[in-house]
Amino acid sequence: MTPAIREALQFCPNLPTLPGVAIRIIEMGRDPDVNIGALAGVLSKDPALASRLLRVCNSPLYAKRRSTTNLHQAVMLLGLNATMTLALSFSLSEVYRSSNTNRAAVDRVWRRALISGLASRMLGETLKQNALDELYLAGLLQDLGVLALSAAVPNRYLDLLAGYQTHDRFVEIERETLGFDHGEVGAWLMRHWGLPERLAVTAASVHDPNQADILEDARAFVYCVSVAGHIADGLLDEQPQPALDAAAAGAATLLGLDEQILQVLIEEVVEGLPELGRLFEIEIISPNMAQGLVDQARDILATRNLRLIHQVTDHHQKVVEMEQAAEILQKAAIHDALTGLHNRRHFDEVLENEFAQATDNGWPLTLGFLDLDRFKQVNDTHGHVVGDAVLVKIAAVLKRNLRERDYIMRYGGEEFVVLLPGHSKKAALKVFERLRTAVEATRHMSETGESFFITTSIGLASHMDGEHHIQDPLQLVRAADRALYDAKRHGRNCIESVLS
Ligand SMILES: Nc1nc2c(ncn2[C@@H]2O[C@H](COP(=O)(O)OP(=O)(O)OP(=O)(O)O)[C@@H](O)[C@H]2O)c(=O)[nH]1
Repeated sequence: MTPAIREALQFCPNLPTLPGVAIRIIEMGRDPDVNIGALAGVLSKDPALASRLLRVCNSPLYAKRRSTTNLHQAVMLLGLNATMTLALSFSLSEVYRSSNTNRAAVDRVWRRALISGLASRMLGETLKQNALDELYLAGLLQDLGVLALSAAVPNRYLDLLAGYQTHDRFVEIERETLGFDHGEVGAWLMRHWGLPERLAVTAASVHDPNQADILEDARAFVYCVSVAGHIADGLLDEQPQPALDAAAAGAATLLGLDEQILQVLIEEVVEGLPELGRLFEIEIISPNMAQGLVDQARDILATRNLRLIHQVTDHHQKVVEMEQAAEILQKAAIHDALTGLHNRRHFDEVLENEFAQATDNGWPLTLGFLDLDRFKQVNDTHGHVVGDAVLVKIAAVLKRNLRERDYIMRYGGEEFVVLLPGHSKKAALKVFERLRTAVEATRHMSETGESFFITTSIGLASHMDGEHHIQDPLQLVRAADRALYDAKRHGRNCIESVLS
């Protein structure tokens, strides 16, 4: 919260206030020795509140065989906690009622609060939590900050409130515009009123229950209220799907409850709303719409799994496509597009690896460069397209004349490189001679149908050549390159080798 807003809250003359009797009740709540008689005494000071409490006791929620006619009996029947919670919630309804800001929006927030309170309590019951009355109150209070902000900064806040469509979007807008949301302000007001700290912490963290720094034992409490808020939105929003999705996701990840349990719970919440509405004298949801909302929620939750499966399948499909694209790119990165042979980049890696193995194991290794002779003439005479076709054909011929574990790569232009692991220079010479004659014997065709031939010069170098040992891959490359130069110098279409 910004200092300016804090100041506006502190000095706001219209800040929502609790009736005196509610303040007394809060004080009594802090007293471990509070007794029924004393509480009944305080409640009797507010006749409207007292009569509402009696109505609760005689409502189907609590009614026993005998009707309850006096406050003492009512407090006995409800228990201390429930009495205090109900008394506070009735006081709170007065706070909402007396708010003289945007009525429609405040009504919406109050209806959300009532549904959240009921749903929080029911979630707590499902999860066998013990502080059910407090959970109900926490649900009811979670949007109290809206009232406080409407009173403290009406000019700025009422414009925001006028645009209220869904709760989650509203929280986002608050954060974008004010830099904080009403949860924080609600927590401030609860502390100001002296309400139990757990209620304030819940309001402050309910919008981001995952990220909030909540003590371990308060987590389930906050999570129930957060999921309850989404349930309330699922029943109030015109487009309920996002809220119900959020409710289902929260129920599953935060509370470990599946869609079926959530659906039953929503039905129970909707069943309990008319009674709750009577107690608070407000129509929370129109009875005509109630069944439709339950059916809608059932459809959304039932198809949620299907939607999730589709999403996962789509996601999986995308991952597969990305992997395929990455594979294609990786292949392209080490292959020559024209001939399909590996390229120089791959050669560098292979040479490094084979050289290390040959050195470590004392194996022979021979490398040869093959450079087509007077290839420029081919291009000049027959054009580039025919030149390309020659390169493709020669690549295939070279490959065909080598073993599976020999390497052949296009080094660049009209130059190929062959690496023969396990071949001494003597053995390699035979292989290169075979390659040379195969190239020489290959017939090529011009675009006009004339056939022509091409030859290759070859320079080779061996890793161990008699007494001479080459120290690193680069030296081997340089030695083969020098040999190739010699072959060109000695008239082409021949093989030369050099000692290192
Ligand atoms: N068609 C085609 N030509 C290429 C390709 N890459 C390189 N060349 C050509 O290959 C020719 C190489 O010419 P030079 O380096 O002068 O060598 P050369 O004509 O083969 O003569 P020597 O090597 O001395 O026998 C150039 O004309 C390049 O344009 C290619 O991918 N396709």
